[in-house]
Amino acid sequence: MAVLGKSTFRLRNRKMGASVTTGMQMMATRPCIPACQKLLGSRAAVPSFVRALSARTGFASCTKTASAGSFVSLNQKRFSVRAMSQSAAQGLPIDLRGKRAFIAGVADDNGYGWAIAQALAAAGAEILVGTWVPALNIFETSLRRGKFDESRKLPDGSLMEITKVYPLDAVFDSPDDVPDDVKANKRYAGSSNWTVKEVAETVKNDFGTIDILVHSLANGPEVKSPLLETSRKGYLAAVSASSYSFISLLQHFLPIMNPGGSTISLTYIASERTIPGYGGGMSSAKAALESDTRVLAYEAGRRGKIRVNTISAGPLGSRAAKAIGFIEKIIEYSYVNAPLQKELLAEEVGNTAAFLASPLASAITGSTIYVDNGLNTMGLALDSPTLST
Ligand SMILES: NC(=O)c1ccc[n+]([C@@H]2O[C@H](COP(=O)([O-])OP(=O)(O)OC[C@H]3O[C@@H](n4cnc5c(N)ncnc54)[C@H](O)[C@@H]3O)[C@@H](O)[C@H]2O)c1
Repeated sequence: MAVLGKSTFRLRNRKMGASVTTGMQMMATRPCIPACQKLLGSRAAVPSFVRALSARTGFASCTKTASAGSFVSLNQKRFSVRAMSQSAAQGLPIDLRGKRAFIAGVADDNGYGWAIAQALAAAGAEILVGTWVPALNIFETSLRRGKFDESRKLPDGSLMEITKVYPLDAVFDSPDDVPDDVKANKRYAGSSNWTVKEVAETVKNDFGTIDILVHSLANGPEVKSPLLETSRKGYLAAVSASSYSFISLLQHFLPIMNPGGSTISLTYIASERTIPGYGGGMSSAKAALESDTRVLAYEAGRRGKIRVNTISAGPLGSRAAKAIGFIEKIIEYSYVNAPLQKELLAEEVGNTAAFLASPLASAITGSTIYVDNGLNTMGLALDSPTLST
């Protein structure tokens, strides 16, 4: 019997009793076949000791890659892959293997949606994205042509796989809501089934269920207008695209979310502090989103054991943020005035989302989590000229 090292997982087949775990050590009874090592070892998510196990056990073929909770077939025998105790070498892992995420609001590699997709993928989740219909063509073409390959790189060197890209327009709940001018618009004509209801149905038909729902989208056509000069139409459009869209997504995806699932949206401090320039009802939309997070946490928690949280993210020079017009100044302001004087990386928001989606956050719901270098805690702008006089 060979000792394979400290373990967090084990391969187990009761009938054969081919491997056992004792305390923190993995023991195996068979010699090694490299075919298994090659297949299992090629998966980023497969922990190193499973690779070690595959290297040392005597199974001739693998028909499935391994993740916790899944099965592998070795030499035509079926083994479950079990999560065991934490290994000292791995620390406390964010483990999303076997989970499936739908991320609404990814249309390039600059925004928070992409960073969240990457973090979830790095933790082992399967990634589906919903892309705004007018941006779909350019996103899919860029993806296909390898334009995002550099940003697809995961910490282990492999590339993030997006299993499927769904066209989505989150301001329409069902086909009956779509006005004729949108139906006739050539940017929409090439796509189908992109209302929220249809997307949820298509995901159900394709995959059955999901575990993680991310809302990383916003739109306010009058964002550059002060609230006092915002039209009713502009205000309602901001709330429709940026807040109600989350309610609609949760309403339609909840029935296909596995119990214990997690949903995350993105909000901004303008919901609770005045940020002049973040207009058009966008501040109101974010306030609604945060309030809805609490109410939906209760409703979805009771109904489907689903957690609902929102991340209040600091400024990032995404495509949407650039449309506001002064994002570089806001980033600079944050750098100068936040408790942590460092660039805020999209990756830091992605990592928080991965934690919130994981079982490690199993008691966190209804919360607004700040990922902003601490800027929200400040009551004084240190770079104010007033302070230097
Ligand atoms: N960038 C920031 O400084 C910042 C700060 C805090 C919060 N946020 C929030 O983060 C989220 C993601 O924004 P981002 O800044 O990463 O920019 P982004 O441009 O990467 O993401 C916005 C996405 O929304 C999509 N979208 C717009 N209307 C849509 C619709 N009707 N249906 C479906 N998709 C639609 C766009 O195509 C785009 O992909 C937003 O909720 C935003 O308010 C951003």
